[in-house]
Amino acid sequence: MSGHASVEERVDQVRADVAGLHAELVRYGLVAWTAGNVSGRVPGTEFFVIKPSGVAYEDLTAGNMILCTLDGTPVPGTSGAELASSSDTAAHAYVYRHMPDVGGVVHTHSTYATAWAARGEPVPCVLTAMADEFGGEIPVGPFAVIGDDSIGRGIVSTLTGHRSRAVLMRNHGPFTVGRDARDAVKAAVMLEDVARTVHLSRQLGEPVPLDPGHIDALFHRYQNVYGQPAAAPSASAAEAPTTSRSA
Ligand SMILES: O=C(CO)[C@@H](O)[C@@H](O)COP(=O)(O)O
Repeated sequence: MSGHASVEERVDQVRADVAGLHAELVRYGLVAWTAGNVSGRVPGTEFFVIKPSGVAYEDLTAGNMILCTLDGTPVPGTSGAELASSSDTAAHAYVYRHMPDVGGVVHTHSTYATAWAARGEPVPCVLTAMADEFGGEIPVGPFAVIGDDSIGRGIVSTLTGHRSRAVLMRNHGPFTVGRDARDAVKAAVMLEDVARTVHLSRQLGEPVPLDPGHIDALFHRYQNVYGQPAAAPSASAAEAPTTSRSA
């Protein structure tokens, strides 16, 4: 999104992104019925966008996404404000207030990650894919009852200073964060993948932990080298080749 976009344009873009990303939760098998939610911070503003509570994913649109202030209050008179916002609005809002670098938050009850959460056991870092994406184990956050700042407080206290973008809230399920909503959805997808693999590995024996030095090297490579170079800010697809990188 151009740095010169108006607030209204930024809001509209995040509404469209967040609405569309809920389909990715379904596509990757991370949710049953409506048991998951995505939100995105509107860059350069005190707002974020989150889905309405309990609405079928196929019925989600940019127009029924809910624009909220960072205390989790829907902005009166804006599109979707007449709907009840996600059950986890307070948790997402708390994360945005206390983790300024976070631009997106996702919550699911994806099967294998939630099975680890039910045991209150961190997923050990035994795969290069975990080192790449999470820089180590997937930590467990405290049990917290939904509806106030408790879950958000548990997410922030667990992830602050931690390389992981995913936390397993005990007896509940995963929350993930990212630089934007798409990055947070990616973390949720990759979390479920590694949670399943490590679970299966443990059925056959004891997985072998990775060396911390190797974890650091893998995380640095993946976060800074992996993928295609990002398009130069002024370049268009038809113009000069790209120069910098993005994940
Ligand atoms: O986990 C819970 C409820 O315990 C919620 O996050 C989940 O059901 C999704 O609720 P919303 O549809 O976002 O209100």
